[in-house]
Amino acid sequence: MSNLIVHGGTPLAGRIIPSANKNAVLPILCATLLSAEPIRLHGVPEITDVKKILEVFRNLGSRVEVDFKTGLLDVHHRDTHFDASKDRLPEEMRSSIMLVPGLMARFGAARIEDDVKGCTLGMREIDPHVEVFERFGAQVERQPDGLLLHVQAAKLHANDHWTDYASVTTTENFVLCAALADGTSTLMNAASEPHVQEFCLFLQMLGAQIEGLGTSKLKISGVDRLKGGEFTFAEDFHEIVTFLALGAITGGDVQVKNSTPEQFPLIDRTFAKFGVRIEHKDGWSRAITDGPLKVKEPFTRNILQKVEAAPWPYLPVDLLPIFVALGVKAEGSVMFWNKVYDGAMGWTSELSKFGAHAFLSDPHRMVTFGGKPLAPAEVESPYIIRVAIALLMVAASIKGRSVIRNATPIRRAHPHFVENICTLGARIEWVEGD
Ligand SMILES: CC(=O)N[C@H]1[C@@H](OP(=O)(O)OP(=O)(O)OC[C@H]2O[C@@H](n3ccc(=O)[nH]c3=O)[C@H](O)[C@@H]2O)O[C@H](CO)[C@@H](O)[C@@H]1O
Ligand SMILES: C=C(OP(=O)(O)O)C(=O)O
Repeated sequence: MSNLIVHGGTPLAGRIIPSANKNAVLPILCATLLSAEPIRLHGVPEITDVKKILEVFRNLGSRVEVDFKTGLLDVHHRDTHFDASKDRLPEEMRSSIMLVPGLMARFGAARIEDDVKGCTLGMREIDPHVEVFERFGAQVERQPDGLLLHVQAAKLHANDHWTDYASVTTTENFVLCAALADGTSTLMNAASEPHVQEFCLFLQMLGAQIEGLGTSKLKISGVDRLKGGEFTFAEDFHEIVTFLALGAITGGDVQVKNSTPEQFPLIDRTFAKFGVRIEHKDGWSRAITDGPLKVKEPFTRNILQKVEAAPWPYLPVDLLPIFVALGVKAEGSVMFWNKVYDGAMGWTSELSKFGAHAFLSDPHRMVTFGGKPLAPAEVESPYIIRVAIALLMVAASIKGRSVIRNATPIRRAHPHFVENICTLGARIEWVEGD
């Protein structure tokens, strides 16, 4: 377990170039399995989830050459082999479930390990995925440590499907299966997050026929084979928001490179609820504060200011903890509503160790009563990437030494995160703990 020691209270200032979005990089890595041609990726981040997937590829006999200094990855699944009776896929990361379509299309068989849950945000179902695989023709067999999937002659059958809800990885799995299926498939209630769109753009570059990017209806016409090619990852909106929020919570002046400000109107309005103005200019975004943070009062009398997170184009749920951190700092009350996960808000007890007042109303809602005096503390992060970051943000805003125990999940998504914050003037370090 790795802990973070944070010497807080310094206003952070400077410029940051964000990395690629883990939730685009991982499905794209999984998608490479659909092609037997060489693929070159630019901007690959040095994060633990990427390393785990690359290790799987090497174990399966694929050629993998990566240089994390330059972010260049060459991958070639030409001599790849897979034996579902002995090869295991990585656990504790959600995205390993997206290796299934590539394995089924190439080898007629795949596995889903029992623990593909990822961050402990509440119930993370595999049923919508299994339903998709079955619709494409997979036979699913329960085994003691996971599920075994088989398809006849490694051929997936096109179909139309309408999911219960807009699930990111289920949408990606549907597209992966449909890309090489024998006909045209449509998905209704498709997820449309920026990372889902980026993933579809990558597949289009390989020759997949996909219509409806960015909408809730995707139409995919299967092709016989996908080619190779070259792709450069876009900037991660999670990182952009995180660094801007770090600037705001410490009363500093942070600018982050941002090539897609058109994705930000709702994010900007959410910052404004805490008294933070985001300026987008010349390819850079900047968080501007005017004195201590203050919650904007709604015009409607007797209601709380609120931040609602749900599938895109709502505010993404993974950003909610970042705004919760602003909520405990800004004077005033805010209700945070996580409409996706039923167990993502249970860390109010850790916030209270800083002296913050945050109240868990029910499994989906938390209210912060911000602006209370905060003091340094030793807190423990749950296994949730963005909560570890939110706790770090609060600690960075308080003068004195805090400890974030079990901050390791940050390494799943954000390369050189601590080094990057230190370039902005922070005094933070990793230490190995028990
Ligand atoms: C690798 C990856 O890309 N992970 C992301 C992906 O996970 P993932 O694709 O696992 O998330 P889903 O979109 O499937 O949603 C997760 C869970 O939320 C519940 N649910 C979701 C939507 C909904 O309308 N109703 C509902 O009940 C379900 O229990 C579901 O299992 O999307 C999540 C939601 O943006 C993000 O938090 C994760 O970072
Ligand atoms: C929850 C996250 O990831 P995963 O779904 O991979 O656990 C995340 O990226 O915040």
